[in-house]
Amino acid sequence: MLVPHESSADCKNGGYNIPRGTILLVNAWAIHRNPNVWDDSTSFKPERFEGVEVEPSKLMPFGMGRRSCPGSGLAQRVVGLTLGSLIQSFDWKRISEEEIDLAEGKGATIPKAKPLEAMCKARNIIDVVVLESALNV
Ligand code: HEM
Repeated sequence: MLVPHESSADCKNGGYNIPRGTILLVNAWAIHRNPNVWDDSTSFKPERFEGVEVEPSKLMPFGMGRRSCPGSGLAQRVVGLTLGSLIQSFDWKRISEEEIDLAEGKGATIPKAKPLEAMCKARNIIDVVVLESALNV
């Protein structure tokens, strides 16, 4: 569910009359798993978004409309930068050959039910980065 909102005036949405003062919740969880919109809708397939422009009403991780997330631009840059830095700076290994369990846990942010465990070892590049910042080069 996205953040609850309250209608500031009587309005109509999707054929429903919504009186002023109604608490409205958008079920983004269901919209993002709608089998009429997405092929294999419950599978984790990030490649489905490669090179395609998706209609905002079908994909709304940051909400939509005038109360959508004002930090979305910053967030998208930071997520890419953080992931890139982790891949660039560490060698990663899985701790077992068992298939990763992607089952969802409870909570508004839908954490994994079983936390992902991995091993990481700093790459040599880290020494260079730390040394350069220590010497302020
Ligand atoms: C991956 C990171 C983030 C996600 C997934 C996310 C998602 C969301 C969502 C779903 C909403 C509610 C939209 C709605 O009510 O329809 C929201 C609102 C908001 N977000 Fe984010 N957000 C993220 C990062 C950020 C960052 C980095 C900032 C600030 C620097 C930020 C500031 C806000 C604010 C102030 C609101 C309230 C906007 C309003 O009610 O008018 N968010 N965000």
